[in-house]
Amino acid sequence: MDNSSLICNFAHMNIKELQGKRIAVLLSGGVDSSVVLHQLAQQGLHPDCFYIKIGPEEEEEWDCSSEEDLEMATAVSHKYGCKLEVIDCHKEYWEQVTTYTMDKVKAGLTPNPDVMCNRLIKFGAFHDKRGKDYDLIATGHYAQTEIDSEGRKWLTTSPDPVKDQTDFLAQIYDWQLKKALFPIGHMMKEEVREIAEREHLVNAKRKDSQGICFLGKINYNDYIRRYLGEKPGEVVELETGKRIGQHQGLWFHTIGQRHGLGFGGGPWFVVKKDVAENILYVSHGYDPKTAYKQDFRVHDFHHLTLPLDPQQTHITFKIRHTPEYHPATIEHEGEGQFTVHSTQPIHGVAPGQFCVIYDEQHHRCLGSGEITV
Ligand SMILES: Nc1ncnc2c1ncn2[C@@H]1O[C@H](COP(=O)(O)OP(=O)(O)OP(=O)(O)O)[C@@H](O)[C@H]1O
Repeated sequence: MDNSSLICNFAHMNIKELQGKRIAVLLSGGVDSSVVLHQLAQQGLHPDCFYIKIGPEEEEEWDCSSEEDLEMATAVSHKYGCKLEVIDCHKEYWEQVTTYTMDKVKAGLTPNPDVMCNRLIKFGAFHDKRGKDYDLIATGHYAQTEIDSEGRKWLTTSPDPVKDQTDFLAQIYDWQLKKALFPIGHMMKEEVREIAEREHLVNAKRKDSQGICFLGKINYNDYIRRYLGEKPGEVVELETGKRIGQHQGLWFHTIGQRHGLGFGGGPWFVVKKDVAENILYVSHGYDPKTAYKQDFRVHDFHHLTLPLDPQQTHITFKIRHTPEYHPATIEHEGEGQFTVHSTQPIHGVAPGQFCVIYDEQHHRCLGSGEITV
């Protein structure tokens, strides 16, 4: 493949069009965004790079993993002769992403901070501070875009089902999608690593980041405990009403959870939360029926490019960051509301989770809405 077809692949623009654009690269210090910069530099482009800084806590020192990330990002930007600027989005993160997370958790729902981080921080707060001065914002997300015959831009899935991140991008606004560029979105993770090794990028062998976006090292339960503390209540077996133990707060448990319940006579699955009574309902057995759902409701649907077509009843969907796209039909119920009828029973459907909707071939990502059950 020659270089110009490569660029067409990821940008749906020819190289000349891309050269005329002001491009900002979000450089995290990880291997994916470093290869993004390499890909652009290969085309003779010199984009400006930005490292987004978010500390773990309001008053604490910045942690050393972030320092290492910044060192890596600095080294990679120097290698390609590009400027790197550090953008502080600390306040916006804690005010917006944390507020969203804690509000949902308090209401007994299952939030997804990684999803909101793309809308509110990477394509949000960063955009307000610096991104607005650029035509395109390039990231190392495993996702692609395509332009239809009417000139509309769609978010499309990565060929790497394990790495696909369209689910994390399914709450971004249309104007954010228009500015997004995913230069490695057409690649498999192995190809990205091979390029990093071949080019001797300093982070070629670094492990992938894990955990909550930007707060990878912070334990999710500690994060919640810090804001909401503990609120002990009873754990009850759903089928029998028998009390089997105590929980320290409904917010430490997610529907579908099997591990870490710590009660004897297991396995136990979390199947329901009663927020008003502060009761955690569990079911007993290796794979209880109560841990599965086939029909559930979604509201507040956020579309990416066009509103859902009421004629479109056959779709595929994801409710968590896994490689499977589940086939289903949807029953439209009004503005942004519908019921999903999954072909197969789905484990751990929880209110508050995003249900990400794709076309039948799981090629285009159509948007996402919140599960209400
Ligand atoms: N601290 C940061 N500063 C700037 N951009 C970031 C930062 N963290 C993430 N990004 C951007 O968001 C993209 C997706 O981030 P995420 O953490 O989900 O992915 P990743 O696959 O681990 O990426 P990478 O290998 O580039 O760290 C990154 O590739 C990068 O473009």
